[in-house]
Amino acid sequence: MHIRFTKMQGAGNDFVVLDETGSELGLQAAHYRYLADRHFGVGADQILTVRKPPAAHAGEVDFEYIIHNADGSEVEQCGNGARCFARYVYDKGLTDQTTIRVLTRAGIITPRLTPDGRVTVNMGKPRWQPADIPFDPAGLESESSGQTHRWSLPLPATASTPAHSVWIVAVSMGNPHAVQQVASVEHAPVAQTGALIEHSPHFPQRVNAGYMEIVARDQIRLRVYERGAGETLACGTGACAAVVSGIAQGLLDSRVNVATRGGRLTIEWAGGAQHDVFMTGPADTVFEGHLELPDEP
Ligand SMILES: N[C@H](CCC[C@H](N)C(=O)O)C(=O)O
Repeated sequence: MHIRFTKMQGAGNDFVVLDETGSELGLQAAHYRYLADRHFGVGADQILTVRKPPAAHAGEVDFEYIIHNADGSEVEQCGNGARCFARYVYDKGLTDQTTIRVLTRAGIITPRLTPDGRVTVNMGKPRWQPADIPFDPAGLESESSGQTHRWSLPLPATASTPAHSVWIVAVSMGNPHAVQQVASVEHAPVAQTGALIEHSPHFPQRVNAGYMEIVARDQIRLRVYERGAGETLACGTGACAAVVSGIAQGLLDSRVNVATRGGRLTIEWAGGAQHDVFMTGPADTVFEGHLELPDEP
């Protein structure tokens, strides 16, 4: 099958964007893995698919936004991808609006192209209830921390690390996140523990593992080992999850600059159950391409 695609990146988190507003390609997980493969395919952390709204949401939203990780798994939300999605539909003339309503598996988000060339996205509200994450805290030691809890998450022994526990905050931005505070992101054991956290049995749908260094009340450094993709240069929902967990613990102010390995994001949240989280950052097109997609990759 011959397909066209657009390669994009937001703070170094990179994407293959597919336009299915005309007709659906009918791709399977193996096709998404092929497209994401950095040796045999195009290479990306996630594959983003643009669709017209389903009939049930006609008039309510402008587009539907489907997200697949590099491992082929479909997921609920992708923040950096949401900025690139908004950039894509505007630049391709699929809309003349600079603020759009986008349906995702996690609900409706609202990206807005800003005059400085960045994109601000209303990412909705954080979800803290374990069932909404989903997270199973059964048997875990916990301690209250400000307005939230930290949980002592056990990690198994590996060849390079003994069995130990890490204190995490569990929160959903539509997708699940386990955020821990570290003294230094540069020296954080992302390679050693990221996959152990991702596959913890306490997260039945796996989880994104965030490592947050608090520099000041309005500044953090962040690394994320992403579910289904491994460590990425930036994670938009991970930045939201880290900042709201810091705010809920009383450690951060309501507007935080997040330094990731791939670029800078700004996250704003006024706190409490009634306020949405806003993420601002870059969204850039790298190249356009086309390829013959194997039927059985
Ligand atoms: N790996 C994530 C999806 C992509 C999130 C990330 N790229 C972002 O910018 O939010 C998950 O499985 O929940």
